[in-house]
Amino acid sequence: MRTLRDIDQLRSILREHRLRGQRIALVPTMGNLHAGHLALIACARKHADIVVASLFVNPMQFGPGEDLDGYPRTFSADQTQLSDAGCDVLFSPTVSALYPNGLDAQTRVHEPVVGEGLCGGSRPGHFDGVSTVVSMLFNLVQPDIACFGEKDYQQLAVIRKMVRDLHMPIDIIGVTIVRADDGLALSSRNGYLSEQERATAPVLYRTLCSLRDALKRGDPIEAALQQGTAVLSDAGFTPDYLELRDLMLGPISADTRHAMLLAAAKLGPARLIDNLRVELPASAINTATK
Ligand SMILES: Nc1ncnc2c1ncn2[C@@H]1O[C@H](COP(=O)(O)OP(=O)(O)OP(=O)(O)O)[C@@H](O)[C@H]1O
Ligand SMILES: CC(C)(CO)[C@@H](O)C(=O)[O-]
Ligand code: BAL
Repeated sequence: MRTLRDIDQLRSILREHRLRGQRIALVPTMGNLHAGHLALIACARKHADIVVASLFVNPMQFGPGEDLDGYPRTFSADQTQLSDAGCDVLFSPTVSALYPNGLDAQTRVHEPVVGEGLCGGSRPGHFDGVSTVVSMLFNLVQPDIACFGEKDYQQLAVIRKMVRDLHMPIDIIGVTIVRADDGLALSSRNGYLSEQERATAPVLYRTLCSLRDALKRGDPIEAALQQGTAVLSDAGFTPDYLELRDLMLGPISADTRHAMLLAAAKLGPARLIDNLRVELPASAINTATK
């Protein structure tokens, strides 16, 4: 595996692969890799000849007071894991290489619909930061495909929309959430949890599962969501949102059959997110707007 920090070097190496007709896949990450990231690499390997992973803790997507400085940085271990997983190129630029004029002078990409509400509501500017850096990475790597995790479901939806809106010729592939044995979605931020908080954390997924079952049975939606929020609070979380949306993250309507439950909640120092697909029964017609 080649590890590159330099943009020109990245471009020249990838140009050669492209000239040979090889398909290129990109897996963008912020490092501190776990089995969730490795599932993205495996997916990329399946779909392309050359797998490029980027590792960049993007300051533009962190709000004031968020964990930019404390975000776990484990470069050597990440490098080993990527190499073992069959990644061909690791691109890890510096902040000044990607933002030579600083963040304030940087042109930004703003997707105005899908990124509203949910994490976009609680983290203002977050998805502009994500869309901007992902656009840059797409321009630098010019991949045929790019893989993103469904754990960050809204991020995946924003990127799909951005690629469509800007006519970027890239297939975006969503990868199923990788979970620990107790159901907790793997996430770098799980490392912030104390032993006791880690024992509580799977309540988030279990709550989504109970809600899914209740909604499938036709329980009234608003009451079920309120009950789920109460369960999270009682377990020690500070819920940020717990919502039911359609698969494109629009509001559900009487016709919605396939929906997503999406949640974010703070537990101690960590803000955890998770989501689960729900199939709504026809009887939800009467309860969708209650
Ligand atoms: N458990 C998981 N299953 C599948 N994909 C995942 C999982 N965790 C992260 N990813 C995906 O890996 C990519 C890089 O994410 P990132 O480096 O931010 O990791 P993370 O563990 O999500 O970190 P954070 O704690 O910051 O959310 C994203 O596309 C993300 O959706
Ligand atoms: C896509 C991404 C690498 C952009 O910085 C980041 O938001 C992430 O790790 O999910
Ligand atoms: N995995 C999403 C990156 C972030 O929370 O900033």
